[in-house]
Order: sequence, then structure tokens, then C-alpha cells
Amino acid sequence: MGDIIDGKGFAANLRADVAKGVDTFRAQAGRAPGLAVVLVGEDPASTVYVRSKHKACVEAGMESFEHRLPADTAEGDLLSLIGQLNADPAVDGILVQLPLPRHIDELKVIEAIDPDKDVDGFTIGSAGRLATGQDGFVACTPLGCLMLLKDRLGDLSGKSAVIIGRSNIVGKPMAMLLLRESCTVTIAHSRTQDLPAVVRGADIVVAAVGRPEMVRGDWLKPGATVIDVGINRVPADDGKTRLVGDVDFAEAMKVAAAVTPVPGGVGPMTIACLLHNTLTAARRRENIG
Ligand SMILES: Nc1nc2c(c(=O)[nH]1)N[C@@H](CN(C=O)c1ccc(C(=O)N[C@@H](CCC(=O)O)C(=O)O)cc1)CN2
Repeated sequence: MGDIIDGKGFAANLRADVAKGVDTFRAQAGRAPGLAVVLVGEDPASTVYVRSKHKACVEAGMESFEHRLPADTAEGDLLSLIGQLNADPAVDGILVQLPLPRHIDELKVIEAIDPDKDVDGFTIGSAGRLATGQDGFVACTPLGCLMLLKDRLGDLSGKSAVIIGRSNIVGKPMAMLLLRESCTVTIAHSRTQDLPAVVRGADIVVAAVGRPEMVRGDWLKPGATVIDVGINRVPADDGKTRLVGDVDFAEAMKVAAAVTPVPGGVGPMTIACLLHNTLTAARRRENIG
């Protein structure tokens, strides 16, 4: 039986470390780090995530600036709000909760964020900095996955890693991070041939494909470390719904050395890493090492 990787516990420790860092920052800079979160519309999941981000910020001693805009907000109005936040000295980090309503061009909005305040790490500038090994912000979910992997495995150098999913938000930055750690990286996707055979060669599997329990136990190399990024809501036996990942957890636990659960694995790391990035942004802006 493999081990369960306790992302929730790791995230709680990271948040406590950030809170200590915030105390020190406040003493040095005479102000708290500030995070602005923009929510457009009332998507129920996004509303919950934004509320959790606000709570986490306040608990860590940061300033949280919440901007809730109606679903029919014009793209131009959202862009001008981002312009104001870019110019606001109290704001160190800016995050626009995704997904945005269909009439708004997500890429255009993300690109409007000052890369020095891009604590979500989604701008082309941040992606480029990551790809070229320069200081920037790394997207929170892949950063959280990397922290869990390093905590579990230590040096990742020479390990073979398969990432299932090629999104700009998880798959591609994850690949860059693991390459930076000297892993041999494969990005698998919907057109990959014989996916189970590809996954079977991996010491590290990161599943970020958004398909409930797609990765089966017999796809895994015995002793592999499995990071499940999927958050899929499926019908439960009692007529309600339950959350499952992209990996069949019970099967994976029989073969792998360690697996992240859903919930309680990667998800909590996303918000903890957002706080970590916001503190980093504030330190950089104040030139505090
Ligand atoms: N601007 C952004 N938008 C979105 C991001 C993001 O990083 N930046 N990621 C996701 C949503 N997200 C944060 O925004 C997020 C998702 C999941 C969790 C989490 O802790 N999940 C729990 C389960 C929660 C539940 O019961 O539904 C877990 O996995 O244990 C936190 C944050 C999309 N949008």
C-alpha cells in the first residue's frame, strides 16, 4: 500500500511560514503585503475559491482587496480596473479568478496584469521567465505540486516524469519546473498513442487532464509517485455528488509509492502558494531579501 501525500497538512505549514514572513515584512516595510482578487460573475465554485483566498490572506496577516464585478461587466471596464490595480502601491499581487464569462478575452485580461504583480504566474511574461530560468512567478498549482514532490522525493534529478495534460496553467509550467529539476519530462495529451504504456515508464506522474479517475492502477510503474491535479465532481451513491481526481485513487495506492488524494492533496496547495507568491512579490517590490 502506498502512502497518502498530505497536501492539506503541507499547505497548512506553508501558510504558517508565510504568516511569519508577513510579520517580518510588516516590521521592515511598515505595511502588510496586499493581494487584489477580481471575480467577475457568480460562478459558485469561483465564489467559494475567492472567499477562501480572502480568508487565507487575512489569516496570514495580508491585506485582501476583493473586487466583485457583475457577470455582464464590459471587457474594457475590467481592463481599466486592472490598470488601476497595477498602479496602486498597496497592491503587490493581482489575481483574476478564472474562468471569466465568455464575452471576455481571458488572454487579453491576463496580459494586462503587470508581470511584477502576476502572483498567479499566468502572463506570457511569467511563462517566458520560467522557461528561460529567470526570476518570476510560477503558477500556484504546479508550484504546489513541485513542493510536494520535493518534500517526498528530495532530489528529482534524473527521474522520469510524465505529465498528462498540456494546459498553459498546469501542464506546461509543470513541465518547465520538472525540467528545471533535471527530470526527463514527457507531456502526454489527448493525441498521445498508448498512454498507459507512456505512463508506465514514469517515476513521477502528474495527472492534470480533467477526466474523472482516468489513470488506472495498472498504468503505473510500481513505486511511482503520483500527483493528482484533477478536481471532478461526480454523482455519489446517496444521490449527491463527490469529488474525485483524474487518478483512480484506490487502484493507484496498491501500486504507487505515494499518491495525493482528492480532496486534500494538490487543491489546498494552490491557495498556500498564492500567499507564498504574494509575499515574494511584496518583498521584491520593497527590495527586501
Ligand atoms: N486565477 C485563478 N483561477 C483559478 C485557479 C488559479 O490558480 N488561479 N485555480 C482553480 C481554482 N482554485 C483556485 O483558484 C482552487 C481549486 C481548488 C482548491 C481546493 O482547495 N480544492 C479542494 C476541494 C474543494 C472542494 O471541496 O470543492 C481540494 O482539492 O482539497 C483551491 C483553489 C481554477 N481557477
